[in-house]
Amino acid sequence: MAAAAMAAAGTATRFSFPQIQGPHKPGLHASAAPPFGSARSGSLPLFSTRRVAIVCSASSGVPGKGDEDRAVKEVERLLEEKRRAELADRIASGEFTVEQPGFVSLLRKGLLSLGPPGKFLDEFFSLAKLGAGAQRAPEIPHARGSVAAVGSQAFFIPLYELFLIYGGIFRLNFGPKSFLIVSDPAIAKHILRENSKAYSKGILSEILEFVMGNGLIPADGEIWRIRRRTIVPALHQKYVATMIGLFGKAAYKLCEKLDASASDGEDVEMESLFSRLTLDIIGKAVFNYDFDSLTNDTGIVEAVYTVLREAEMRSTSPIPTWEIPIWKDVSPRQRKVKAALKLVNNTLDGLIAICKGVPFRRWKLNSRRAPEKKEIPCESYNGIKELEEGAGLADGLADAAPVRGEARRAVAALHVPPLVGEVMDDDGGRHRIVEQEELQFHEEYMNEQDPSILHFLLASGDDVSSKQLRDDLMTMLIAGHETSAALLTWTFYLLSKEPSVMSKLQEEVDTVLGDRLPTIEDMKRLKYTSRVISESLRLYPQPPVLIRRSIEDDVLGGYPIKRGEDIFISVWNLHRNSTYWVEPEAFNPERWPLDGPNPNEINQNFSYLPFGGGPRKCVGDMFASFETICAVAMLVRRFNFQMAPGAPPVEMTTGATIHTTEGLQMTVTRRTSPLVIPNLDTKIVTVNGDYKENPDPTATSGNASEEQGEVSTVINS
Ligand code: HEM
Repeated sequence: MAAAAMAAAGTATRFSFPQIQGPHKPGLHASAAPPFGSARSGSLPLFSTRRVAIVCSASSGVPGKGDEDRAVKEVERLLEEKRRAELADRIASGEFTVEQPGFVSLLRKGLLSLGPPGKFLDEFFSLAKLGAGAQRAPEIPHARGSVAAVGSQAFFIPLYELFLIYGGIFRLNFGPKSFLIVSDPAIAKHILRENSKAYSKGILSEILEFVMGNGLIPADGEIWRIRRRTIVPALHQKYVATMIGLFGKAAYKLCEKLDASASDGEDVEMESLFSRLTLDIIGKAVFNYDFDSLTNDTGIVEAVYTVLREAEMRSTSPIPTWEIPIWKDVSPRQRKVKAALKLVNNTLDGLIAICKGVPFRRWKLNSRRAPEKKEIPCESYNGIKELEEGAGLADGLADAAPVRGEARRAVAALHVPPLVGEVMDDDGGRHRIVEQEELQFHEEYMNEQDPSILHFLLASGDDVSSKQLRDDLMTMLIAGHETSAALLTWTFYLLSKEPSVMSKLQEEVDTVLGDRLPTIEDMKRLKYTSRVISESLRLYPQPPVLIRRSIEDDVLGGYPIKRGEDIFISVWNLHRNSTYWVEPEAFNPERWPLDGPNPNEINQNFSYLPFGGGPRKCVGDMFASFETICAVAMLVRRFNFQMAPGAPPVEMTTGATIHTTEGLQMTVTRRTSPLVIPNLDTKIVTVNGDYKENPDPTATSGNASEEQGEVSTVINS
């Protein structure tokens, strides 16, 4: 989700990391296994013998320049290798290691200056430390960044380097601040799920307050609990099914745009197009507003981007200029931001007001009677009904839908989770499974003309203030926009580098989808497409780092920690850890068999966290998965994509998510000529009580009738 990365990037880059020279390419891989043992003992591993081998994962993709490209790549590879070896040596020299000035430290320094090989001394002193520390609690391995270059490099790259040296948990000091960097699945699981109550969003809330207020991402405690319970049901199965039509139509609009470029022979910058595509989708999906940014650059679109970029800037700026008195009021940039924020907020307020103007029938629940029904499970339709009867409201309710929303919350307030629309697995984890009763329940709040989340929240009797509602909408706008755009950007980058994956993908889409719009059933059939997306999220997790702060003392990886620790869980490191992944640097969707489950944090035991995990897992995971499957399928069916000749190298930088530094310039060529207009006239029908869009049977391809099943388990199986 965008915001977490934003704050992660921000906080990380406010301080600085070990200076790293040279280019930072995506697809880097350190072949050495992380030295957990030595790191945990608090000593340094044998750095001087360590050499981290780097390979670039892909060819340039520009046809006809093979030899030249290979030579350039080889030079880049050697430079990269040299750079990392230098970094490893600097870390080995103790440059980034915090040591208490004391006799042992002075003795070590003195001996080092006499010249004995560093590695023997390191071993000797680590043994000495172990002995001396036998009575003390173990100390987390400690590294610190030199206050040197942050530059434009993606901050998680140095974190990866340090992880290879220090292991699954280490401390990093930046000036007066100290952070724990976590790259171990078991520790991540503990923080996110097993003991999630002991952690808050910490600095994330501070950074995002100006734009998200008390929205779901930065919120903590009771506000978060209540808002999550209200919002999760809004992303129910029928809603996501309805959205499939929207995804297909929006993607088709992008196809039309690309078709024009293909005709003109113009290269296209795909990153900004994906950003516009996902903005248009999330605007409609969350508050039924058509930004139409793929065709227009209206004031509101510009304002949204101004606000988003400001959030990113704040998260990466070393000095919080926006807090400096007077300057914050006179700076042209800050004035522009204020004006943009005002416009966006006013627009959201207007949409809320319009939506509130819809005459929902509202019934008040006699909440004084609610305690008698304490034992009623909040997620049960029957439970709600019973409550209504108990509260004496069932009689004469021609349409009890609005009251159910209130009843649900009243009961929920008395009852412990699981959250509505989610169930706990044996292991205590949540899976979003919407049961049939739930489906009926949600259906009553659905509006064919306006299936947006805003409408659902109001229809279901959400009685929060307009400000809280606006915070939630703004949060979802940001969370659901940049993340999906970044995912599409890196997916197409990876596809352009692996023609064999692209061919297989196109084959699947041709067979399953042909020229019609995707339907909810296709989400289950487009298995390889779904694996491509999962693999892209593994290599380029959005966000690359999750942020937490301990609000209680705890023990992480055997090390006691105090409350108040700021923690970065590096998803980037987890996803590229060679202990858990074969050839972690390779873009290989085949690593997950098509007849197996879709990968998620549960079945990968927290070594894979594309949507986070535990109670704060992404609420839009299914939405985002289907959205990107639809977009990828629609695009690769109609076009071939290659890196544009002469395009700048694709390098990473961090904002809210992982961005490219100079865009993704691609040459797009038509596969079908002319562009086929898909059947836009899809209708929703009920099949076995399940909601599906009805494809034109004449346009349905060969194997479309196979595999009926529970859609909500497609992604979260
Ligand atoms: C590819 C797209 C997406 C990715 C990779 C993604 C990823 C994530 C991740 C990793 C988290 C957990 C953050 C943490 O634990 O600190 C998260 C949270 C969240 N996401 Fe997403 N997300 C995506 C799309 C969406 C969409 C489309 C929406 C809304 C429609 C959304 C709404 C949220 C919200 C509200 C949270 C906060 C949940 C909470 O704290 O209770 N996300 N997302």
